[in-house]
Amino acid sequence: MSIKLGVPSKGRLMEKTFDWFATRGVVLSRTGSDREYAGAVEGIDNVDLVLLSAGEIPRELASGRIHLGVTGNDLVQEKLVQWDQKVEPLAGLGFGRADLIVAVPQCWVDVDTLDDLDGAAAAFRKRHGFRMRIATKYHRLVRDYLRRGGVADYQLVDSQGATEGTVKNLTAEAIADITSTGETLRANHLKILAEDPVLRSEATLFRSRSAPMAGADRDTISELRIKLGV
Ligand SMILES: Nc1ncnc2c1ncn2[C@@H]1O[C@H](COP(=O)(O)OP(=O)(O)OP(=O)(O)O)[C@@H](O)[C@H]1O
Ligand SMILES: O=P(O)(O)OC[C@H]1O[C@H](OP(=O)(O)OP(=O)(O)O)[C@H](O)[C@@H]1O
Repeated sequence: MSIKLGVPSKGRLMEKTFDWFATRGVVLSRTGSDREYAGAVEGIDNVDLVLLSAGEIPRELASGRIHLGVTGNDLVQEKLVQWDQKVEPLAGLGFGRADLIVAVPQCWVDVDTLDDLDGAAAAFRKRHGFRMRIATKYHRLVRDYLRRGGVADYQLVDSQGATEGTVKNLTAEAIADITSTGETLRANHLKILAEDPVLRSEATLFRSRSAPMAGADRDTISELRIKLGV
């Protein structure tokens, strides 16, 4: 038997994940051609590498198809209901840091807080006859955050990418998205509300609470955790 370790298959998270493991003596690599999603693990026996989209890793952990997985905690908390019953965070990896924030047009000079947003949303509905649209792909996290913040008169519209562009394109009045440098927000004339972000995210190593394990697999996970120091 072997345990399955899921890591992002491309982009910023993949390279940094490989570096993080290599520093701790576990060498992960992609094998085959550039386009083939196959991988290898050196430095420990009985661990299989599974290359997956960062967005799919939460579901694979929850279903127990992988034992360990690296992805952003934003994706885990958005995609898994009662996430902490399904996965256990073992360690923040110190990269892939980003804040999930709510932003409005810079020209909305009277809107700086969630309270202001609630007022603006009510006025918007009165004036336009429909609810203010907030574009996001983080539906669950944003809905909870706005409810706790007392914002009522809005609707979420789905945006799976280029979310900051929805305001300019007139498909939304405000957005909720991940930001790290803030450049995309500034380039699109948006400003972040004053409160704490919806969530602060970083790449995190998670353990599935449901992946089936024989005794030897438990030993492999213990050995790996000792090597990684988590
Ligand atoms: N500047 C950033 N923009 C977007 N995501 C970021 C940024 N910084 C860190 N992240 C994190 O990276 C993760 C998303 O990674 P990535 O964009 O590779 O995933 P994805 O778009 O779901 O990938 P895929 O298209 O393969 O599903 C999230 O956890 C997110 O918080
Ligand atoms: O604060 P910044 O450093 O400017 O980064 C934030 C941007 O990066 C991400 O987009 P990504 O590149 O993943 O594209 P997408 O959202 O269109 O998928 C995110 O959705 C923001 O648009």
